[in-house]
Parts: sequence; C-alpha cells; structure tokens
Amino acid sequence: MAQNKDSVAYLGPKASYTHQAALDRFPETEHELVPQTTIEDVFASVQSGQVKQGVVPFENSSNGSVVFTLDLFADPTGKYPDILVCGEIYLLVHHCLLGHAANSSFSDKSTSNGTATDGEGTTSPAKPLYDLSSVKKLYSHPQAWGQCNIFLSKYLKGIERLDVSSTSKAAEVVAQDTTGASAAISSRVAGDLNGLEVLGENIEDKAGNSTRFFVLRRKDDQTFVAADGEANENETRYKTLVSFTVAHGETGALADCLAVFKKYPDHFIHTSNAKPC
Ligand SMILES: O=C(O)C(=O)Cc1ccccc1
Repeated sequence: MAQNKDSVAYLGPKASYTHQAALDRFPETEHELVPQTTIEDVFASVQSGQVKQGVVPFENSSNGSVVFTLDLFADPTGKYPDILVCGEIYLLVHHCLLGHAANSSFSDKSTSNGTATDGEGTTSPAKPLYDLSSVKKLYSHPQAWGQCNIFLSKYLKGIERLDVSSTSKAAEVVAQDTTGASAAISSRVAGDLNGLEVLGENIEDKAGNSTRFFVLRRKDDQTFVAADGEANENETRYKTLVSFTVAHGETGALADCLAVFKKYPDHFIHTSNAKPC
C-alpha cells in the first residue's frame, strides 16, 4: 500500500461508475483507490480497517435504491456494527452499449428506427450506432437494466440478460468474447479501458439520470472524530442515515418509529426507504 496516502475502497473494477464517483471526491494524488469485487467487500474492508473509507452506490434518480447496499445497512447478522456514512457523492450517469461491432455501422444514424418511447412521455433519443443482430447476451449490474428500459425494449427485446457485480465487470466480461455475441451496459470510460466499441450511447431513459453514492468510514476513526467535534462547534448542519428494523406483524410499528420526528421539527426526513428483510 502506498505510503502517506489514505486508502479508499470502491466497487470495482476500474472504470465503474463507483470508481468515477470515488475519483471525484478522492483524487489519486492524495488517495490510494482500492477496487473491490462486491459492495459487501467494500463494507468488509472498511469494517476491518483495511481501508480508511469506502464508496458504494446507494440510489438512482430513475429506479430507486440499490437493494444490495440497503441490505448491508440493515445488517441483520451484525457484521458491520462500526460502519458510518460520512459523505455523499452525486454522479450523472450516461450509459453506453459496449461490444465488438459487426462490420456495418449505420453511416446515417437517422436511418435507424426513430425515437424510442415508453408511452409515458419519457423519450430516449438513443439509437444503435451499429447493427445489433449478432448480440445474443447482455451483461450489466442489475441496477442498470431499469435505467435503459426504452432502448432495451426497442432494440434488444428478449435478449438474455446476465447480472454481474458491476458495470465495469460487465465490460471486462464482454471484452473476452470476441465473437460479437455479447454486449455490456457500462460507461464510455470502461469501453475505452477494455478496447470495446460504443454500439449505442446515452441509452438511459432519462436525461438527468444520476446516482447517489455514500462514503463509509469506521465510527471510531479518531481522525474524523476530532473533525466532527470542530464541525459541531461551528453548528454545521448534518444529514444522518438512520437504519433500523421493526417487529414484523405489528401494525403501525414503522409509523410509531417515524412519529418521533414530530417532536423535533428542526429535524426532517430527506428520504426514507422501507424494505422487507
Ligand atoms: O458502479 C457501477 O458501475 C455499478 O455497477 C453500480 C451502478 C450501476 C448503475 C448505475 C450506477 C452505479
């Protein structure tokens, strides 16, 4: 591990959206960014103290929470008792369809089949840049499918979808299959890194598609505890993540918990997520 640089784990490999979010907040001149295979690996490396901080995807403007991350915060088996959220990062997400292009590109891009629409007023102007008839398998992180519904249902309807641990992992997998039968939903950066062509760009349903990432650390990390004290003296306003479980089958149990906010009108709920365990 490089000396004098704080280490930051992220959902990798390189060129994932999480990597891009981590680079925005933690430039490599001052931080060592450490890729992890899964979101749980990021939690585990922060919990064990192997890294100082971690970055994980939390929710998306188009299709809501990242359930893997929510489940880890719920922590039903008590594996991550010392994890705290200490920051957030927002990233605009533009998805590409990446693969090995068939010979024919659509030279006049307006010749492909017109603007795709989902019938609910959301339009996706993206059209394929190449003939996609050889694509038989699609790879991506499960969170990405729901952000590209319009393009997928119009141009790749019924094509098998395979979930992998991140969008950049999807690009790595597709790079191994040179037959042209596989394609990934991932970023342009991941395409460049893995030598893949962009078969479609900006294929997300909504123009402002953005993802919110959380920065994790251990709650007993003294470097931060000191800084927290200073911030308190300056009356810094905080956003706090509160994660709890309620007894199943007790009617109104969740409502009773939330009622506490009535007593503290200067504390308000920014977002809430509820999920069966
Ligand atoms: O960071 C990634 O690349 C991921 O796979 C998680 C994700 C998926 C879709 C949008 C943002 C983050």
